[in-house]
Amino acid sequence: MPALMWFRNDLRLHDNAALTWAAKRGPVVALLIDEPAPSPARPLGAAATWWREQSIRALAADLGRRGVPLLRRRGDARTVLPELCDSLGVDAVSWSRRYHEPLRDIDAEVKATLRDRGIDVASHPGFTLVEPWEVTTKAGDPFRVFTPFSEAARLQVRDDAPLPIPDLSGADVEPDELGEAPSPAWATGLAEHWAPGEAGARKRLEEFMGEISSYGADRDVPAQDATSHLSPHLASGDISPREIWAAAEEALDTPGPDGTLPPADDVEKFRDELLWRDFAWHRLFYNPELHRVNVRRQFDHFDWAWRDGELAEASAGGRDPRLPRDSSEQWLEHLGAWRSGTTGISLVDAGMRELWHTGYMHNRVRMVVGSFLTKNLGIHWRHGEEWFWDCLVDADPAANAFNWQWVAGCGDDAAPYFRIFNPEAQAKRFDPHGEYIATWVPPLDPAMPAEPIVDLKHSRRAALDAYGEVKAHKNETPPAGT
Ligand SMILES: Cc1cc2nc3c(=O)[nH]c(=O)nc-3n(C[C@H](O)[C@H](O)[C@H](O)COP(=O)(O)OP(=O)(O)OC[C@H]3O[C@@H](n4cnc5c(N)ncnc54)[C@H](O)[C@@H]3O)c2cc1C
Repeated sequence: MPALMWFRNDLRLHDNAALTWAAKRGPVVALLIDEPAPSPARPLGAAATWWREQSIRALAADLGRRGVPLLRRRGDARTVLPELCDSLGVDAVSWSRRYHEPLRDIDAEVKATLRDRGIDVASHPGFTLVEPWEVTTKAGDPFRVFTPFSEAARLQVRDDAPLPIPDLSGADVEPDELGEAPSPAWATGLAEHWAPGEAGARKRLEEFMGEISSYGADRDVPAQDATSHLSPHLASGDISPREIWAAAEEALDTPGPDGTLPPADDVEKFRDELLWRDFAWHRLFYNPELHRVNVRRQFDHFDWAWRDGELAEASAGGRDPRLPRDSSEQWLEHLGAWRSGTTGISLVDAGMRELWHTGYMHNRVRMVVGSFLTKNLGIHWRHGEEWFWDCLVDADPAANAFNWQWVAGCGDDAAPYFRIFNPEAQAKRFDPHGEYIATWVPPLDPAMPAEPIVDLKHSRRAALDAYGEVKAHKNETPPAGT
């Protein structure tokens, strides 16, 4: 009897425990479901959808070469799966676990329904290094601070070798025609910069491991290509984090192009970043509303400029069009200038243009544009989070929300609110020769305003004054599970 492998955020054949399990059960049918997103989960943003569609085609081709048919269905998994299992006569179903609360509930319901019908169902880890509930404080509570989390998590990352591609045989079922991946006009820059899919991820990993020795020194310099650029591959599951972790271990014993071994500190720094991803998922697991609720509730009293549904109004709910807005409300004009990279502050504009063009922004610059939006412009972090959600190829429900709250000062283990990045000082320090800025902002760009839209000094002062009022609410109750 055929076994059904339900692919979700694990669009790969290597190190996929769910697929390996299904392959042992019999001829495999692969399945994708385009599900409605139950709140508080959201539909993927535009750039991440572009990525996913490409990855799906790469997966379909890899499966097709091994004779495994891929089916694609639309609807609620709670109805789609039992019906499909009936019609195909499936007796085993497998998937990799997901950790956002509404999706977990759906998976639990599907599992119960299928088991009631006598079907063997198995779910597997694979999206994080350690599962969110596996790491706890000595008292058995979740962590709220990164360093102790990472120390505990490191000890729990499994060190057995990542799984190879299993021996696959396909069930005798006609695959669905997927057609060309939709590629909207704005995706040209994305296509120039990225190779979504498992093969692209593995190539990127190999290249990066050859250069890992410059990670520690150069990872904060946006003009250097010193970071892995693996984030969008991780978000769609083109590669498993454990595979990356294991490759880093191997790199410790592999001489680089100059014949020397990479310094252990660089490798461990890189692994720390992978653990930040796990930490964000740990926090989202216990706080499913992370993208809309301030973790530190005292910030509910902060007078950030905010309008519910603004992105939907401004851009028909999606990435197009990204235009500055004429508005009677100044903050909306500022928000438009921020999105379109026309604030007159070079590093901010360069970052926002990199994002628009490539679907990616260097981490250092993400922090700078986030601080500028939430502090200098006084605009709610949720407007920034929404824009990133739509524009980033690596948009991730945990990492995006977690980091926006971190930048805004209201999150777990966050940068203190009063740490306001000065974009000019940051540019001097991390882009001293202006190479990054010059890549994205031409010197006499007619789109640039004659003057920056805000004065950095005055807006900083105003932000600090506003914060003074929030401090009075320090002892408010945090949300459940935190
Ligand atoms: C405001 C803001 C929003 C962000 N939104 C996202 C997002 O939606 N998706 C996303 O993957 N990352 C997000 N990040 C984190 C970080 O910027 C990216 O993970 C990183 O830039 C990806 O580039 P890289 O793969 O070359 O990273 P590397 O430096 O090579 O790091 C390796 C991996 O570690 C993980 N990682 C690194 N930094 C972080 C971090 N701060 N938090 C969580 N994981 C991290 C990523 O998976 C990354 O691929 C955000 C950061 C900020 C400040």
